[in-house]
Amino acid sequence: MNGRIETKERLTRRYSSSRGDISNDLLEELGRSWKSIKIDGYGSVPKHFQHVRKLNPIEKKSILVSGGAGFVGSHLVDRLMLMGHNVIVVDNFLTGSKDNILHWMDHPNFELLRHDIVEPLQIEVDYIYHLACPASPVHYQTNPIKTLKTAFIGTLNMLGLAKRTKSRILIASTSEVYGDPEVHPQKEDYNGSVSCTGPRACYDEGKRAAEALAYSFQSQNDVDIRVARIFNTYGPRMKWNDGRVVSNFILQALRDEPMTVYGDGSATRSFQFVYDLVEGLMRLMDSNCTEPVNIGNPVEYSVLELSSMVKDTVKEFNPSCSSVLVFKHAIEDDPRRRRPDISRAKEQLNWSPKWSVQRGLQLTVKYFVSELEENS
Ligand SMILES: O=C(O)[C@H]1O[C@H](OP(=O)(O)OP(=O)(O)OC[C@H]2O[C@@H](n3ccc(=O)[nH]c3=O)[C@H](O)[C@@H]2O)[C@H](O)[C@@H](O)[C@@H]1O
Repeated sequence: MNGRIETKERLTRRYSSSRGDISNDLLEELGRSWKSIKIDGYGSVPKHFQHVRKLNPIEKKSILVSGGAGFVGSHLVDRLMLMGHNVIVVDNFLTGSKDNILHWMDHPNFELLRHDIVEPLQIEVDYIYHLACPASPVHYQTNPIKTLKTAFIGTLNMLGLAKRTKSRILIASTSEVYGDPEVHPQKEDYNGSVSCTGPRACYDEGKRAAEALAYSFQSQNDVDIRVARIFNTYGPRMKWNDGRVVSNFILQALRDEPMTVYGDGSATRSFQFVYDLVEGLMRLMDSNCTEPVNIGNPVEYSVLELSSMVKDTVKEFNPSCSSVLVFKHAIEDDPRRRRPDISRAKEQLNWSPKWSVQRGLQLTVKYFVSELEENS
């Protein structure tokens, strides 16, 4: 075979082998370095970028991250940038924020498009991470029709782009496709127990439709898809008004306000640190696994247990923290328990979470402490 002709398989191998190991220290340093930048409005940009790898033109890929200015997307962008790829962020800033990607602005490998994926997009790319969609129940229920449009039409547009450009696309699905599960823990072959009329339907059914679209593009048009079912994720860059339990508890404890528990606090979740998720997403993209894969931390805690872990961690920063619990009405359709079976991710991606909740909480609390200091 002519040595200069690259098959898709070889190109994929080259992409995989270029991932390498990027240490957590480096990622933390990245977080700190942009924090130390004094931003004059949005007019000024970092003078010095974090060092990125130099890849040759065959190794260097154009990678689109929809929702790349969001909480999860921006951490993924950091990893892809450090690896030396060209990264194109597409975001409508509904829940994403420029702050999350400010440290890459004007870097020659980085491009930001303010664009709503509900509208078609014509660009050339090699890989697509499709993450764009509000994920916090507070956000996705604020405008449920928009959430459904993003989940369905947005995914349709991204799959159409993947079809035209013959790029591999990873769809960010969710543990919410299992609804309020009757099977525990949840394996990928469980079809779920989802309400199509309740307040969470816009997100749950939207994501189920997104998965159905992906598999239809695979069977009808041979599109190269990957599907990640993401379980509860937390970490630095969660928004103050995110509304999810980890950020709510941390902010409430740091401000010595009561921590709001919906219901009796016995609902369970499995909390994964965002660095683990990003590693899982990248491994899935690199893999040959086209079935849906759960990406989550299988260690399960009740909301009450989480509240005391958060309080203990906040006390490391503020020993006088005396935040108490306040019990509020249970949320309609709130899943009572959730825990991923991650056998498939272990077998197919050789992936399992590395961050304990205690360690992840320390880093997240540290982030919110610095946010509070900067904004006080
Ligand atoms: O964090 C995530 O990644 C997931 O968050 C949400 O799912 P949910 O599990 O409902 O997330 P939270 O809003 O953080 O709620 C978790 C539990 O804590 C409770 N909660 C939440 C907030 C609060 O202040 N107090 C409180 O007790 C909720 O009632 C629920 O039982 C989204 O729907 C998922 O798509 C997303 O993947």
